[in-house]
Amino acid sequence: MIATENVIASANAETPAHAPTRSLTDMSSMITPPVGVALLGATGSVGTSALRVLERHRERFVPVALTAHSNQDALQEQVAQFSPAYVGLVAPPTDELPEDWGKGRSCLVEAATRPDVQIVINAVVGAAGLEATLAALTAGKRVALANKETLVMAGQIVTDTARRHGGALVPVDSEHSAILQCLAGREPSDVRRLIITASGGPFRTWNSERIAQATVSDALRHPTWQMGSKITIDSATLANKALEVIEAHHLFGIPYDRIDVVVHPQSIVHSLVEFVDGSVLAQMGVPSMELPILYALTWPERLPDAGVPPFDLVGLGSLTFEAVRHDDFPMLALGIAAGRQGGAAPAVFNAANEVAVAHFLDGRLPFAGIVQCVSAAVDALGTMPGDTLDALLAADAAARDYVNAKVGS
Ligand SMILES: NC(=O)C1=CN([C@@H]2O[C@H](COP(=O)(O)OP(=O)(O)OC[C@H]3O[C@@H](n4cnc5c(N)ncnc54)[C@H](OP(=O)(O)O)[C@@H]3O)[C@@H](O)[C@H]2O)C=CC1
Ligand SMILES: CC(=O)[C@@H](O)[C@H](O)COP(=O)(O)O
Ligand SMILES: [Mn+2]
Repeated sequence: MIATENVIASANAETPAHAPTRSLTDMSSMITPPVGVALLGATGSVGTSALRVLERHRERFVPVALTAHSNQDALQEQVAQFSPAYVGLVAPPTDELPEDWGKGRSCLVEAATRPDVQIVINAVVGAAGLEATLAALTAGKRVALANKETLVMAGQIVTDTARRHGGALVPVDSEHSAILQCLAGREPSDVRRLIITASGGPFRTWNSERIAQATVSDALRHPTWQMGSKITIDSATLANKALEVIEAHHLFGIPYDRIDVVVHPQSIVHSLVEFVDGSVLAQMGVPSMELPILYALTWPERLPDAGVPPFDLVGLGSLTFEAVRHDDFPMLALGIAAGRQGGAAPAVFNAANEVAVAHFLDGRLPFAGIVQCVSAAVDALGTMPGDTLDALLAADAAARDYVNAKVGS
């Protein structure tokens, strides 16, 4: 089972996983403008990019719900600009919260399941986004998913939920948006493999001794993308690419042995699909998240948009490709192995990585300590049960405790 099947919601609960599912056109035709959008993680990197897209297409999309974690000032500014019907802050920094704002973890689900919301953009970072993804899909919404951790942690449960309840899962992650665009209209039997591109991160040309000494500011210097700190560190370790291979496996139903990663330092080719006849389609564009965000909102249609700089191949000069240096970036193989192992292993990989990255950012762990912690956690806990949501949440919690204990906090 390959291609776009898991991206599309099935029409009813009886539809088997491998059967043709409701078409994208059917899904989009159910969504007539103006479309109510809930934006979870509105104050982050993807969140603010999404608001720029929504602002440019005000006649078509209305941000009816905005949430953030604790950045009350930034959220307040967004509220003043967009006047959403619902505002939620997970962890208010003070008691001086406007009375009508939602607060606590439940505000993500409240925002995502409102009757006036048709599309939920999940731009929360980390496993904290999972509950709202599941709630939105259960309520039959389209989820424009940036929060890849959702699929790494519980990919089978998330895609089953989309299929069972008629919700739709559309990737925002640039590589997966590229694959979706390359696959469009192709039969699953036409596809040989997916090729996911990686920038290589800030340490692409560093040797292993130098990488081991990398500072936080070194690791936050991403060569091509402006992103939140967690994903920027994931790009430096290549954990991000492991998360993306697992994400692609679940979104497109492609076996791991038919998903490859290639380093492409310019981040212009966002990913490729090789077909059975040897022909390869690539999707290209300037490195701006506004492109995949808009596509996830309009899919399978395209809207005219002039929001990003023009694409100038001659100006770009050359596009280059390299093999991954697996010995110097062991996180990629570790994460893919956890994905292949299945069960709780990917959830353990994800949670251990989240906690290890937070310790690195806080100066409590050296850069090389991130992969050491994650590897030890997967060895210790990867065989925990992972067949239910409760089991996966238990594995996630155990991995967090394990890494915290190891780092000594
Ligand atoms: N940035 C990018 O270009 C890309 C990001 N992604 C993925 O998108 C997601 C978001 O990334 P990015 O925008 O960079 O991250 P940021 O750190 O910039 O933003 C995260 C957002 O989520 C909120 N948030 C943080 N923790 C919680 C929590 N526990 N509960 C609820 N909300 C929370 C933050 O609120 P507050 O501001 O109040 O802390 C903020 O609005 C990640 O999964 C990332 O992997 C995927 C592709 C590209
Ligand atoms: C923009 C986006 O989708 C990120 O996931 C990006 O791909 C990160 O860059 P790396 O290729 O360095 O991980
Ligand atoms: Mn990506």
